[in-house]
Order: sequence, then C-alpha cells, then structure tokens
Amino acid sequence: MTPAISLRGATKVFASRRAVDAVSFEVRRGGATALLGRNGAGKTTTMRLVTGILRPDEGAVEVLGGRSDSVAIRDRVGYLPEERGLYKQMEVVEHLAFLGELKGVRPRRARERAARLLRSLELEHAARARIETLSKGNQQKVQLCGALVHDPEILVLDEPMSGLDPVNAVLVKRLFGELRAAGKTLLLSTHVMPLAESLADHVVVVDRGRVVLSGPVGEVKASFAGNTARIEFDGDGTFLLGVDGVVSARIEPGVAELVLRDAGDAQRALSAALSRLRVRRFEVSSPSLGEIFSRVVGEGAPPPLAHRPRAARGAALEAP
Ligand SMILES: Nc1ncnc2c1ncn2[C@@H]1O[C@H](COP(=O)(O)OP(=O)(O)OP(=O)(O)O)[C@@H](O)[C@H]1O
Repeated sequence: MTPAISLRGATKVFASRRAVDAVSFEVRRGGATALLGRNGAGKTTTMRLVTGILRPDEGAVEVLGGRSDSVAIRDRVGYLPEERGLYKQMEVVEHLAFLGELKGVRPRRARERAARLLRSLELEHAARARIETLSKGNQQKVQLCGALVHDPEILVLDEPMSGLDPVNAVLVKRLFGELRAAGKTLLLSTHVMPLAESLADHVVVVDRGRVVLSGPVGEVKASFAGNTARIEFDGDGTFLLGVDGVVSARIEPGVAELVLRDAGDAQRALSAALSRLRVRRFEVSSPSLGEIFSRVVGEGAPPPLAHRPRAARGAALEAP
C-alpha cells in the first residue's frame, strides 16, 4: 500500500536559505510521526510541503500517492497551522460549518460534526460565541476542530498543544488517541516531548533543514539505550563527572544520571562508583525522547554535516 505521506529529497529554498534540505521520510497509513526540531529547524516548512501550500524546489512530496497540492488530496488532509487562521467575527459553530462546507461536507453534516468535536473538547458552551471573544487556548481548540471537521484521513498538526493549559492538553491528547484508534494518520510537530513519546510510533528529527535522526520511537530509544546510567548512592558523587567514559552528568545529592560515551563505559562507571560510594541502585536505562533530542540537536551536538551514520536496527542517525 502506498504510504500516507512520502517525501523524497524534498528541498525548499527561501532566498539562499535551504529551509528544508533533501528531506526524506514516509508516514505509513494509520501511523503517527512526530516531527521534532529546534526553532527554525524546518518543521513548519516541511508541513507546508506536505499540505501542498508550498511546492518543493527539488525532490518529491506525495500524499496518498498523489500530488500534495491537488484539490482532491487536500480535501483528505486536515491541517492545523501554527498561526491562527480564524474568521474572528464569526460564531464558532458557523465558522466550523463553513470550513466543513469548503471541504465538500454537506451543511447539516458539517454542523453535526462541529457540535461533536466541540463536545469532545468541552467547548460546546462556546458554540454560539464569536471567536474573538474566546481565550487563546479556546481559539486553539476551535482551530483544531476546524482541521477535523471534514473528517480527514490525514492530520498535519503544527504545534497542536500551543497555548493549552494542562487540562485542555489532556483533552486534546485524548482526542488524538481516539483519532489514532480510528485509523487516522498523524504528522505532528511539537516541542512537548512526552506528547511525542506517548502518541507517535515514529520520530523524525530535523536540524537546519536536514533529517538528523529518524526511525520507530522504540528503536530510536533502543539505539541510545545503554548510554545512560542512573546511580543512587550514599556519599559525595561529584567525582563521577571525571570518570573516563562519562560524557556528561547530572549529579544531585544521592543520585546521578550519567551520559556515557557508549554502553561499554557502564561497567567502568559502576566500578568507580563502588570504589568510593555506597551504591544503593545502579541502572542502565533508555533515555527519554527529550534527552535524545538534546543530545542530537542540543547545545554541543555536532552540526548536521558532521554526523556519521549510526544505524541501530530501524533507527538511523542520518549522514549527509
Ligand atoms: N516564507 C519564508 N520566507 C523566508 N524564510 C522563511 C520562510 N518560511 C520559513 N523561513 C525560514 O526557514 C527556516 C525554517 O523555518 P520553519 O518555520 O520551517 O521552522 P520551524 O522548525 O517550524 O520553527 P519553529 O519551531 O520556530 O516554528 C527558518 O530559518 C525561517 O526563517
């Protein structure tokens, strides 16, 4: 079956800046991929290529096997942009019904869907409110309803949690879980790493327009496993930072988290700890997606061109 989304060498240049530079990845139908990257890394531009708002200068972008800018394909995609695109004078339900009708949904059906979505995000009380009177977070929820009102197969969500309080974030996350269970395909960008970790099955990390890491979430994590050791101890553990093979460490009273050069350094770290501390617990663990993100694109990470390929099972740290 053709993938839901396919980018092959997709490149977008603004003036002389390669905002998206030879990006390739696929999202299978029913899959959920988190597109991660620092500010300005190229996530929004990638999503605009996927939604057909932009055409690539080089390479190919296909959605459901067709051109991403064809009307027939665009009607099957729901896009939540990062910036607001609401008709602020309109009533919430009128606005949503209008968006649904633009995508070919019959008026009555569009209203029913709008009402159901508003209910699922606990916004039914605002159905008759003018959009401009809503708070920022509630406008974000209306915008999300607008992306879903035509019941698209593919959802492209740019920073969907932006402006949401923790209660609303839970509601939205629940809705995404329901959409996944219903077989929808998700491509989302987010800086909320726990969301990416819990919702996505694949991850694509971009840096300065290029893919620097991609693969199934479990395999990406496994490829970094063994590189993190957590030690609980009695004594002064500050010396652990100086142990050969320890790249960086977060050391607090009684607990240290060490980032190791490679898995083989865990034994040396344990021996060093045992020689000077009373070790209560030692654990070699998988880092979280957030820790992996920091290591791959954080301060001190090598620039994309300096990366060497380091594939571990399905996960690939990309080389140029
Ligand atoms: N229309 C445009 N004209 C010129 N430069 C642009 C345009 N759109 C994006 N860029 C540039 O392309 C680069 C990638 O921008 P993009 O918005 O895709 O990043 P992002 O990863 O979505 O960032 P953020 O997390 O801050 O939203 C940035 O340097 C940005 O300034």
